[in-house]
Parts: sequence; C-alpha cells; structure tokens
Amino acid sequence: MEEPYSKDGFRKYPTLRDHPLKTAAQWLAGRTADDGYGHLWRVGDKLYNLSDFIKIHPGGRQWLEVTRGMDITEAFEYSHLNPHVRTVLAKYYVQPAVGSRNSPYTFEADGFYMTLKERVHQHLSTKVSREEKEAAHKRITTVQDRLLFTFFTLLVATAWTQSYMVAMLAGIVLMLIINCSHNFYHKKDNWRMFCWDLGLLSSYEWRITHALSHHGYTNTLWDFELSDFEPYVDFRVHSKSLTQRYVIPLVIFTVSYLFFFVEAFKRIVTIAIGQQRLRPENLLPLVQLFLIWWLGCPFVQAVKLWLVVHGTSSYLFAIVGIIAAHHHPDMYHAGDGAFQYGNDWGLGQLDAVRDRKDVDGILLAELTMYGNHVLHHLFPTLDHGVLDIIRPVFQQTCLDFKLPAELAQLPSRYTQWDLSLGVFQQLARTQPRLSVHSKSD
Ligand code: HEM
Repeated sequence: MEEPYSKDGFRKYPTLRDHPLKTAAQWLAGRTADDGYGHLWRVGDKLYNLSDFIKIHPGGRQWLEVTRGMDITEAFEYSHLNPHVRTVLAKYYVQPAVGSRNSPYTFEADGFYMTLKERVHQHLSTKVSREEKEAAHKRITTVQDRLLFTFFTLLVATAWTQSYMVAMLAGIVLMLIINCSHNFYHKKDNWRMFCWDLGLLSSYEWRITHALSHHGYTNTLWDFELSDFEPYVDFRVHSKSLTQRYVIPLVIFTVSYLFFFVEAFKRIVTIAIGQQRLRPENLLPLVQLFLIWWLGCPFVQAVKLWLVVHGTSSYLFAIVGIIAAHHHPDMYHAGDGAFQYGNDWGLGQLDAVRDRKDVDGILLAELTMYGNHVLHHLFPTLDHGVLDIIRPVFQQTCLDFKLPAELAQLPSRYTQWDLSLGVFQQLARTQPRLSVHSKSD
C-alpha cells in the first residue's frame, strides 16, 4: 500500500490545484491526471468501462462524461440510495484496480455511512408513502415557482420604472431562486436546475466544482470551493501571512458583488480557449438584459440596471455561501491532518458541515440559505423536503455509532452568527485542532 502524501490522506498534492486559472475543467484535468484510469472509471477497488452506459445513465450524461479516467467512488456512493445500482454497475466490470484509492475516505460495509444509507433507503421505501414524497417535492417546486414569478415581475418593473431600488429587489429575489435551484442540479437532468444559470453562474460547471468536488471532498485539498480563491482567501490550516489572516477577510465582504462577473469572465475565457463549449443556458442572463431593453428602457440604462440586478445578487450569493455551513475552527479543514470522528466518508462530512439553528425549520430559509446542510451533504440527490423525514434514522444511527450527541441534535448549537464569525476565525487559524481522535491514532 502506498504511503499517503500527507496526514490529510491524499497520495500526492493535487495536480493543477494551484493553477492561476481556477475552473471546472482544470479541476477535472487535475483529477484525471492524478487518478489516470484512461478510458475507465474506478469505483472502490474495481475498474469499469461505462462508455456504453453514459447515454442511458438515469441521472444524465454529464456525470459520467466528465469523470472518465477518474475514481468516482464518493460520487457513486452519495448519489444513489437504491442498492440495485450496484447490480447495474457490475455489468460494466473490467478488472481490479491497482493500488489503493487516492482519497482520505473509506466506505466500509458496516461503517457509519453505508449503514446509514441502507437504513435511509429502507425507511424511504417501506415507511414513507409515495404521496408523502410527492408532497415534499411539491413544497419545493411551489417555492421555486413563486420566486421565479416574483423575479420576472420585478424585472418588468425594473424596465418600466428604471429604478435602481427595484433592480436591487430583483437581484435579491434572483439570489433566492439561484440558491433554491441548487436542490435541483444535484439530481437527474431537469429544467429547474437551469434557474442556477439565471445568475452569471453555470449549472454545468457547478455540478463539477460543487456537486462532485465540494460534496465529494468537503474542506479537503480536492474541494474546489476551498482552492478557488487561494492564495488570497485561504481556509487551509497552515502558515499564512498577516494579510491573508486579517486583511483579506474584511475585503471579501466588500468585493463580493464582483463574484458573478468574475465567474462570467472565466466562462468566456474557457470557451475562447476551448475548455468548454457555449451552452444555451449561458445566455439566460443576456435574455434578461434584452427583456429590460425590449420593454422600453434605453440601452445604456438597461445595462446599468442589469448590472445592479446581478451585482446585488452576486453580493448576497457570495456572502450567504461563505457563511453557510463549512467554516469554523471546530470543523475539519485541509491541513488539520485527521478527521475527528474517523475516515468513513459520512463521518468526514459530519466533521466538515454544521447546521444552523436559526435557519433550519423554516422551508424558505432552508431552501435559499443552504439549511438542513448536514443531511443534504450526506444525501445530496434527495429533495430538501425529504430530509426532515429521514432525520430520526440519522439520529438513531449516530447514537448506534456512539457519536457525540450534539452532531445529531436539532436545533444545532450553532447559529448563523457563530458561523459568520467562524469564517474570520478559520481564515486566521494556522494551527491544527487540538482534540482530534481519528481511526488511525
Ligand atoms: C460520477 C458518478 C455518478 C453520479 C454523480 C451519478 C448521479 C446520479 C444521479 C444524480 C441520479 C439521479 C438521482 C435522482 O435524481 O434521484 C442517478 C441515478 C442513477 N444512476 Fe447514477 N451517478 C453516477 C454513476 C453511476 C454509475 C457508475 C452507475 C451504474 C453503472 C449509475 C447508475 C444509476 C442508476 C441505475 C440510477 C437510477 C437510480 C434509481 O433507480 O434509483 N450511476 N445517478
């Protein structure tokens, strides 16, 4: 068995992690270079040829198209609850994989995550009726429909009144829709996921940088949402300059309105250099500009109003995202060396995600501010409305695995204020946590 590169459990420092152009395509290129399974995919200790399965994958083509040559164990495990998926996978088996996985995580059959997953599957298939699941789904789609209606109404009002105040309101509602649509791009292809693209964001890119990278490897070196803003915004635990620790944290809360525009700029560059193709949904923000102008607003004024809509949305999106659930010195961050509760993937998630007591329990807040985040991370393809239904199963499993009571408790002991302050504390942190006990100790 190869020696891990660091106490954080990777065999080597991730290729292209520090490349100046941080994009979804670079992340994939780095992963493919490090894993190097050519035209095959790795799941656990076996290699599969899924080429013929790509076009019939019920979750959509993208997931497998972009991961050829990679170890997809994490994504495979957290995306499917139904054990039937394993029978499908077996049909594509080619050969055993050589060497251990390049990942800090394990998926032991009797470990926390696989036990929880099996119990959740049993619970949902035997104790929860189809009507209950449909009602949970409907609650979410209703919220998204209302937000969409409000946004387009405000966009029309922006054009007619030419008021910056109305444009800001439209920007606020746009941020709410975008965050709500996050529920949908984790699932099989569906039109609702493209609401993410209404801002200057790309659901295609975020399925890679968020669904595959951030969810698979939360707060580790492979988490794109950690590396994206380095070396300026650096959440890792290692030696940092005073500017990184105390000045940059203040700056991010003032320049976040630029985030969408930087994302759009990077998309234009990556399309121009052939890293990705232009997708129809990339044009959705321009349709909004056209609408404002077409409704009678002079073009230059329409551009200004459109910039206000997207600048406002960007500002709130970035702030809500950064203070949501992942940054506090209590949580694992790359450089901590070991996970507090063990290397099981689910336990790694419990070490890198926290719920907030003032967000959870209110559906609109949960959907638009990344609430119920622990269960969402464990089962990202489940509708947000279903997460509360499986909470008792989660709590019982935490008890059975003798995990600290606070991990399963609701309300969580953390508030939004704790996690907002946590961002500053984590950016300033240079020393690994003290009370760490992992399986390897
Ligand atoms: C990168 C790895 C993968 C990802 C991210 C992924 C993602 C997904 C998603 C999002 C869904 C739809 C879930 C929903 O909306 O409820 C799905 C369904 C499904 N996937 Fe995958 N998938 C991956 C790999 C695979 C592989 C390797 C197989 C088997 C060869 C597979 C077989 C299936 C099947 C059979 C379903 C239907 C699930 C059901 O019947 O409950 N997937 N997948």
